[in-house]
Amino acid sequence: MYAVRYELIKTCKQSGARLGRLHTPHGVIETPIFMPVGTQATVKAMTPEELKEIGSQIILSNTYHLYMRPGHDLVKEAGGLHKFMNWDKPILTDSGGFQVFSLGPLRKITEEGVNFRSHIDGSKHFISPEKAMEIQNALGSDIMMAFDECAPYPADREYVKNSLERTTRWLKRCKEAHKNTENQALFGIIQGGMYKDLREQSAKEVLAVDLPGYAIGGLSVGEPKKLMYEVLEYTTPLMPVDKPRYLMGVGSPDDLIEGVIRGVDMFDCVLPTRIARNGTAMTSEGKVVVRNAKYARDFTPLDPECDCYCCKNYTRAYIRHLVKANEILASRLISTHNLHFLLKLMEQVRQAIMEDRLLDFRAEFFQKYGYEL
Ligand SMILES: CCNc1nc2cc3[nH]c(NC)nc3cc2c(=O)[nH]1
Repeated sequence: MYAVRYELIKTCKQSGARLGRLHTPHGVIETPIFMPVGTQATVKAMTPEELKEIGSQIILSNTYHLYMRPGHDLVKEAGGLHKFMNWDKPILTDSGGFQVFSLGPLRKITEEGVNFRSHIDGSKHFISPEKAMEIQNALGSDIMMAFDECAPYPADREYVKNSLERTTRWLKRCKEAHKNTENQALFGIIQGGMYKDLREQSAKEVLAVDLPGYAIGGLSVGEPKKLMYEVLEYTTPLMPVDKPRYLMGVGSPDDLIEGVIRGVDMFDCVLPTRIARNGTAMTSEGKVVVRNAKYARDFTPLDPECDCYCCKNYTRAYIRHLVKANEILASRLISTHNLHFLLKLMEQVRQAIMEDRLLDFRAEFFQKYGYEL
């Protein structure tokens, strides 16, 4: 009945973390999963073949950006986003909500939707729940996100309450406007800021709208990590066990592990590719800022324990040279490594859940990576 169906395989005895499978029109996804972000129909500096090579199962693309350029009608004419970008595995598109809200003073929110000016040429635009559905239906993504408002942090109770109630009204309009329900799954988004009772209210209202999956929004917006973990602690238990839970915008190694322990199944984050473009690598011994002079004559790989294409063939000295010379290959090699690192981490997390030892895995990983528990 839904385009996307979640299968709960196992719950970790140590932590309550879940092992699952997400069946989509473009293939099955093993969860917990990290989704590389391909904002403008490309995961920056990576080809689809390279993404598959490192184990990417699903990627994310941004509705706001593709609506602005090249236009969702052009992508539709190309046969949809999968064809346009030559990616035949699952795609999740966001709804533009978060992007237009981060345009700050350039936007005006009304019950109808959001008026904003283009970040490209300043032209005036308007996105509503209906428009966000039209765009995502044109893109043809397997998973479409509802048009919501991500409340800023900090925000007072009154604002957060009004905002979550509008997000619920917008969700109903999204579901109403959603075409092609047999091939594209709509996920709802729970808001409520950092207020326990408002999270409960938003969860109740959003989960009352029957959908194949749900996201936890309004987090990773500048709040302290501990606060994010606390909100997760009391929000995921409100969510159905037989549907996927997607924590938006989260992706550092510790946040991924802590999120899985608190029952999250899906994550996305620009971090691995963004920090790669400014010369920082995630390695099993913590971050390596390869542009640093101390690596000038370091002829060892970025990460001695990594088996990715970058770590098998290049040294820190060479990659540092590429970064200093502003060579495109620097971004390509470090992005390859960082994405592989996170995808490998999620594979190890899935294995640890299978063996009921995720808390032990967290202790080992944190100790090596240099995190304090
Ligand atoms: C689908 C668009 N809606 C939507 N996207 C989001 C994207 C985020 N990205 C981050 N940190 C990087 N927090 C987020 C929250 C939301 C959120 O509450 N809503």
